[in-house]
Amino acid sequence: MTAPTQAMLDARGIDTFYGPSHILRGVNFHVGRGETVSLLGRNGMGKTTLLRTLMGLLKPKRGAILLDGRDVTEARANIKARAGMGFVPEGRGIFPNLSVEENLLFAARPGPDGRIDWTQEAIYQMFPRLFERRRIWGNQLSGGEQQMLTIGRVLLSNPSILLIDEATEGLAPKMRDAIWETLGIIARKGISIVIVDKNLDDLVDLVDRHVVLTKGQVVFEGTSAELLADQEMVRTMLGV
Ligand SMILES: Nc1ncnc2c1ncn2[C@@H]1O[C@H](COP(=O)(O)OP(=O)(O)OP(=O)(O)O)[C@@H](O)[C@H]1O
Repeated sequence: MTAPTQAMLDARGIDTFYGPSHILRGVNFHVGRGETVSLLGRNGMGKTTLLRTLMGLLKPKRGAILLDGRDVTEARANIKARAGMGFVPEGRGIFPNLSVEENLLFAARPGPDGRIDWTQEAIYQMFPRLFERRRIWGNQLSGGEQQMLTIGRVLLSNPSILLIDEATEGLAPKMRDAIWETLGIIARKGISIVIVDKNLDDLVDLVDRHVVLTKGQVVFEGTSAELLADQEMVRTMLGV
């Protein structure tokens, strides 16, 4: 499938290895401007590896990655972050000995074109819990609060595209709902999003398109209706 010319992110023919282990095999993956895409697949199929490759934390052995039309294949994560990519990794990466507010403001800056979509006030408005806890140390937060903080911190770098790994894993149901609501707000602002998560019901309601990986290869791409119409694929490729 050819990518739209206006793709925010366009990765072609990506092969990524861990040492001798060949993980991603010729992956083509694109995200349009303002498009929300889920990345699905059973455990160990390469979802995190693809996010880390897109972000520049892993170097692909073959292939090309274009961000807003610019070739960033060789660029490291800090360069890609400045060019508009925001990454919320599994495990989150909160600084334990900084306050919530210090954690939040750590990477705050205008977007690549000087755009400011998000301010500290906007983040506190979206997550009143973070405002209440702004003087607390990072290591005193619950898992849900940590995820809010990580998302808030990344948004303050005003990204054009947000990659989020295991968006709601391990969170209490109320916190999960808050995260899904937040992702909806971000999507409605026109920011492109790639989400890895296991909650198919929530993803189906949120995203424009799903991409399924099996053994490091894309085996399905389609809308929620197309995904749900293929129950055999959902069962075998997703295990749900
Ligand atoms: N640091 C590493 N060194 C070697 N192999 C790795 C490393 N990290 C992951 N792998 C292997 O790469 C493959 C893809 O892993 P990856 O984490 O991308 O999968 P995933 O689809 O995100 O699954 P999960 O939901 O379990 O995180 C797996 O076989 C995994 O064992």
